[in-house]
Amino acid sequence: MPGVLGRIVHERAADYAHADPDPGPARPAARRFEAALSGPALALIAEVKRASPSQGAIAPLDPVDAARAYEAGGAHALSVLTEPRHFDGTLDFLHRITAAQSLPALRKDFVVHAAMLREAAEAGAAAALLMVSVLGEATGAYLAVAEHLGLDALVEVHDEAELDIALATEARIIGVNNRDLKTLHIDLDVSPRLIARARAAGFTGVLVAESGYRTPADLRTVRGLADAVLVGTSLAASGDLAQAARDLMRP
Ligand SMILES: O=P(O)(O)OC[C@@H](O)[C@@H](O)c1c[nH]c2ccccc12
Repeated sequence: MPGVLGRIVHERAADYAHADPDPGPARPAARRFEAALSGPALALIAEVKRASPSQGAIAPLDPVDAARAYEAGGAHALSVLTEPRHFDGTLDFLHRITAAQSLPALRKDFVVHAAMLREAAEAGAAAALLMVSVLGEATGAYLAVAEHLGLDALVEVHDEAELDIALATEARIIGVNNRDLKTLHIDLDVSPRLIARARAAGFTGVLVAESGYRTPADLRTVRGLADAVLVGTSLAASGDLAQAARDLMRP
């Protein structure tokens, strides 16, 4: 696997190489993350993101303060980066955020091991990210583990081939990443194109447009098409997270 993505996946696989693959006890599906995105309006998933491979340091956010600010700004759900080397995240942020406020939270990481899903459930997450670019045909098996743990899964794709893999699984929430994680290049035309393709293929679940959104004008191409947008950098770097969330989502 080439580029930045390949490197991170390699590191995460090494981190969890000796972890216990037992997912632990079954939990009932609460579907809180899915429900939060299923309203009539375009929903906001606001991301607690302190750094990234493309930006370097973004802002030294206190995770709980950031989560509360996003909630005050009208976010419907949270995404919490837990990858330590490139995104300055930690699983502890997820624990602290879910203990401190009530929005459903997604574990945003490069899931390569069932233990990462068990950890997400134990940290109070409502959902976890599953990337088809990382898991390929194993995506369905990871979805089954998430389902066992009562977690919603955001199944992420970036091109037609990945979308077709996602559509062949039991995925109920599909996210389209505008960012190519191999090159870090952003193209805001990717989400409308693949979301339209998913709908044309008969997908009736939740569709999320991800990455690169900075202004209300940027959202025009996905309004009326996507159920939700996932936004990190532009909010996290704004200095006033609540106001930035309100300003971005103003119709
Ligand atoms: O910061 P942005 O451009 O608003 O993007 C947020 C989110 O979509 C991005 O962080 C992301 C999408 N998919 C990922 C997979 C792994 C790490 C990060 C991501």
